[in-house]
Amino acid sequence: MIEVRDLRREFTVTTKIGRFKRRKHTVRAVDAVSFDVAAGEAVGYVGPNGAGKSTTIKMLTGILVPTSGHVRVSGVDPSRSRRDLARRIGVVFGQRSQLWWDLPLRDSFDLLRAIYRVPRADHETRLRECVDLLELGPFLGTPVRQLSLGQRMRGEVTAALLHGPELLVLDEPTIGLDLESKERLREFLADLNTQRGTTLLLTTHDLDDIERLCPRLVVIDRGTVLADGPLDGLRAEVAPDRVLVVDLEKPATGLADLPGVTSARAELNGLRHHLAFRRSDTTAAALIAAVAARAEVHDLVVVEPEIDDVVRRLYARR
Ligand SMILES: Nc1ncnc2c1ncn2[C@@H]1O[C@H](COP(=O)(O)OP(=O)(O)OP(=O)(O)O)[C@@H](O)[C@H]1O
Repeated sequence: MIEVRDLRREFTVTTKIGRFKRRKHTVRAVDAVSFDVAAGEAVGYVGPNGAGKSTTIKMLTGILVPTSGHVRVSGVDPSRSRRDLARRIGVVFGQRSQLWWDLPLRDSFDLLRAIYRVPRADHETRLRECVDLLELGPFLGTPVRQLSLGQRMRGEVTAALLHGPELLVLDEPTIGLDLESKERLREFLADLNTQRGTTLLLTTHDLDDIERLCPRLVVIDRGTVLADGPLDGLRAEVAPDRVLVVDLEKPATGLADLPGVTSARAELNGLRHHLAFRRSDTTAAALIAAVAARAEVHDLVVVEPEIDDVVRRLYARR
């Protein structure tokens, strides 16, 4: 669905030096990036500020022409076949709107139907579905400028899907949304991917979006790909420690010596123990059994490394 090989994009920027002098230099925003996205995948494209995410997305959607390299999206070269591409993919930019600001939401959808020449019956079916699932009914008659951010984002996603794209590219789709709106949108996008098979590529700084939506992560920093793989694989690679948190009936000591424990911390006067262990050294079951042989266990939970921690460690690898 997406094929990116050795993709580069440079910008020439002018900086002021002294009162009158200016110097030109080249910023390499995207530098030899390669990755593929297969049909039906949901991939998170993440990186710190200025990493090159938006520049990549702009090249994938035909807004920017690459300096060099190869890009094919949905079978076409984006910058050469922008119109053709627009019929095949949907794009949502969290910070920009594709809706008509002064028109009621419904009129924007009608205009998009005309622009993409979508058969009326298909349009009606898709619109009805989005309106139901995203609960847009009460706002269809409201001018876009009067919608809340959450309502507008649901409108943006609907607008991007009305022509039935096989790929949806989202740049920061949940930015600025409250928790409930984020969750509603994530649920909708997850169903779109798993039930309908729509391919998703999304950039986000909210790693809960990734946790919820994207089994695979491409991590970029300073224009180059730092890591690409399943979230679970990256977690095991860079943050291999899991933590068993046990609450005991009576205080105990010495649990740090149990086989497989890499570090330990006790609190509540020895009633609660945090025991870090490595998947490759022991299993949660074996460690729990070892704890239970030493003390009476009241409650327990196994904590996986947070996705934020995984990504922070990936950035730190540089
Ligand atoms: N039009 C432009 N002219 C000059 N430099 C640019 C331009 N667009 C992007 N850049 C530079 O390219 C680099 C990558 O920017 P980009 O917007 O792709 O990053 P990003 O990963 O999307 O960041 P953020 O998370 O902050 O949105 C940055 O150093 C940025 O300043």
